[in-house]
Amino acid sequence: MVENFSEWFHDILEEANITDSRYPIKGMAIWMPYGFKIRKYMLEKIKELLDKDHDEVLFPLLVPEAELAKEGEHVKGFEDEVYWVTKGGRNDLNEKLALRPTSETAIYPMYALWIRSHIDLPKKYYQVVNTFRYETKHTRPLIRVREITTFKEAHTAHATKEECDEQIEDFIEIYKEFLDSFGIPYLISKRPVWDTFPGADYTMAFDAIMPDGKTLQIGTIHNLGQTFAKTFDITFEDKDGEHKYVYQTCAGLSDRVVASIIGIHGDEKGLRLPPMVSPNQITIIPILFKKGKEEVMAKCTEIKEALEDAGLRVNIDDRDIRPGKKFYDWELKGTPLKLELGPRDLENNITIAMRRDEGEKIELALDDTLVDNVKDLLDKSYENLKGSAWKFQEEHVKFTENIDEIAELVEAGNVAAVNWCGDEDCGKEIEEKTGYDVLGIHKDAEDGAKCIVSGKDAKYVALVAKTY
Ligand SMILES: Nc1ncnc2c1ncn2[C@@H]1O[C@H](COS(=O)(=O)NC(=O)[C@@H](N)CS)[C@@H](O)[C@H]1O
Ligand SMILES: [Mg+2]
Repeated sequence: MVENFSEWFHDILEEANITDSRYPIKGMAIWMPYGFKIRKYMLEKIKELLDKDHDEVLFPLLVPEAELAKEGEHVKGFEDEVYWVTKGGRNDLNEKLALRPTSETAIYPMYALWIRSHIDLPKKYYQVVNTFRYETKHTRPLIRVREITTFKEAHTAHATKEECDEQIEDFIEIYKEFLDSFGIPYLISKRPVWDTFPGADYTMAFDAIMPDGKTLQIGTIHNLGQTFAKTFDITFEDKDGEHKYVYQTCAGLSDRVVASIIGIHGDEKGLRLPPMVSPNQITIIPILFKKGKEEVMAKCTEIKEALEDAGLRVNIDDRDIRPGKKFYDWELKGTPLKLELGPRDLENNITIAMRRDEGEKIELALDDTLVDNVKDLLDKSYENLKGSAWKFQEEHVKFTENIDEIAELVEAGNVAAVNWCGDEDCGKEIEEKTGYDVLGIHKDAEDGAKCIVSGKDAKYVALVAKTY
């Protein structure tokens, strides 16, 4: 368990120029240049996956109170978290406007307008926007913010329940592929009824275990059934001429994905970035002396261009500072691969390569094998980060039959797995007795398994954790 992960996390955001939380509004921060690039590459990936069968749109930020208030469960779930706009200039607005906490109530009145017939279905829109939630729990940069700056929300509407349920499976596969591309491990569970998204039939959640053993909900997929369709009157004329309500899903993720990449792959020296999101995939570090400086720089530029021609992101750190400081800086910033080049390496026509994920030095020939060798080292770096992250997760999910052991396991930085009959009062009792959260149903229980609370036949294995 990493000592004081929280302090490490806050420090690294500042030192590696990810975000700056000194903005004068609690829970709001600035994306700084280096962090902004990581966020950009992360978003490129989710858009690439969604664009296969969704369309990207952009809705207004403000939601009329009347719309937000329409879905009883939903508004109850958000009424303590909504920011309101009540004035325009010096005039009081005749209707309060909400800053979207999420966009169901902005989008679905328009779905009711746009969806008329089965030929308008399935409707699959997503947007990447900022949403606002007046979080009263302890705010943390990227993890629990009041302006969720990187809120990807997808909203689908379907003619049939089957197609809607299939969409849930599609989103689960999309989120797996998305998180796999950064080597982020995940625990998938069906949230308990009492922790289901307001207005949804059920919620599937992706949780990641952070180095301190606490889990972070990094993505959620909700089966909305027909609840919002009935509230917002989203109907369509089916092939048989009948008017029916659509079935809906929505799926969200946020800045927390960046938090998980930083937290899970980082080490005591700083970031270790998977190549997919690293602003620089290779940092070339010239060792410059007065003598031969031009030749070394010329060679570095040649290498940079060859690697860029192969589609890689490369930077040369030619600052006039001592090499040790350069190595320190790029280890902090997590560039997956460093190439060192001094006058002697130039003579021997080699460069010294060093992966960030593990520090061995490898000599690479400066010839037409360089690009493939570099790509191979980047792949190995990604596989190693992914492998060790999954290994950490597997080692930190511990099964127990004894409710009193849960605290010991969780306090030691684990997620506990327990048999559960599925009854709400048993689930609630686990939370009350331990003070931790039931993440939800992770898989079916073995035959003959007994509920950890009631001793009745267990239906499921549930996960119990300390959460962010
Ligand atoms: N205060 C917050 N700060 C950072 N991320 C958050 C915050 N609140 C929620 N999230 C992230 O946003 C995701 C989606 O939020 S949600 O409430 O679960 N679901 C929705 O809002 C649905 N409308 C999905 S489109 C969550 O899974 C979580 O990863
Ligand atoms: Mg919340």
